[in-house]
Amino acid sequence: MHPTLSDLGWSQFFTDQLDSNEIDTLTPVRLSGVRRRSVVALTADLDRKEIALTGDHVATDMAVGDFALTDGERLIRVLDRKTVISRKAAGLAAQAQLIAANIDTLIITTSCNQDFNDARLERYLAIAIEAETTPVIAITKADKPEGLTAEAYAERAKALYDGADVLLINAKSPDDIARLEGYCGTGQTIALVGSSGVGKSTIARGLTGEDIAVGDIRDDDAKGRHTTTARSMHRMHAGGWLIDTPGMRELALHDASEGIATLFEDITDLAAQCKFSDCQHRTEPGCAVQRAVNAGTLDPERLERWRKLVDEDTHNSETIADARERGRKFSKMVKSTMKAKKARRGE
Ligand SMILES: Nc1nc2c(ncn2[C@@H]2O[C@H](COP(=O)(O)OP(=O)(O)OP(=O)(O)O)[C@@H](O)[C@H]2O)c(=O)[nH]1
Ligand SMILES: [Zn+2]
Repeated sequence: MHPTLSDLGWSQFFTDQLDSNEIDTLTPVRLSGVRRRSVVALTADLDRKEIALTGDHVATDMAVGDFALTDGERLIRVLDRKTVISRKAAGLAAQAQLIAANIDTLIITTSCNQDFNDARLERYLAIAIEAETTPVIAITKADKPEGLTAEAYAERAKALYDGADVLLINAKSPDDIARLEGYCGTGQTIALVGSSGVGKSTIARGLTGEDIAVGDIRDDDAKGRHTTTARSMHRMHAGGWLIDTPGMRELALHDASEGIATLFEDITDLAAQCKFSDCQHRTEPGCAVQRAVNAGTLDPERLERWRKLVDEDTHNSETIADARERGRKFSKMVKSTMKAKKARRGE
């Protein structure tokens, strides 16, 4: 069958953004790589084509997975995203860095061993919810659980968030990989996150038939930002796409306050009932959160994990806001210095 746009993950959501002129004259593509001055675009024929960035287009505004329109030579515009995952960029000029766009399902991967960690899973869940992707928790090494039974790990994962499917798998078993394929069909885009060694590459190999070695595609530019080369989108046997970029593996939490509020809806609701609106939920009178802890209906460890996540998010988000403010002040200072110079020269 001849490939069509839906093979790329295109849907009505994107068609709705085009006017009739654009439909007649431009071609939709999907970005499979973002370099400093060009992008690699996947066409509906599943060819990869490099397109130079011109005019106002800058690589930092684009992400792997984006849909864009081209006139064959140039990139005309990037379409609105269904979902986007971003992170705080490394370095002094903290800015949100786009990691990947239009991911439908984020497969949060952990194992039936000491890698399993409630706080880490909650961090990824908050990121997924914030990005508006659907989280799925895949717990690998179900064939050789350590410490607890595989089912006990699954129960712990289910208790974290009822909006996430939980799957126990042996990543090396084709039958178990097949159970993930429901998320991987034509029109679907997924990504895998999780610590080193949990089986992401093994799952990716099972879903695509390819060996995906992210280490090889790292391509840092002089400022320490990474750009990704062409091969960041991989076609899966089931028809969908797997996005894998270096940034995906180093996700940090930022600006995920809504994701955190949704994930910890019980605490968010309780906090709204506290006597003081700025209640820190420690020793204040009339604290509904502490009341729930004392009544045994809120796990104090869960409350502690929530605090840490909120702190991490606040810290990272502030760093970005501070950097923006510094940038603004600096350009204001430059402008007023220039003005003063001109005035002195009598211009
Ligand atoms: N028995 C068993 N072994 C597994 C399973 N999943 C992964 N492994 C093994 O665990 C090791 C690490 O798996 P990888 O797929 O390389 O892990 P990764 O998450 O890609 O690790 P990084 O590339 O470091 O991010 C490999 O030897 C796999 O064969 C599983 O479900 N069962
Ligand atoms: Zn309180």
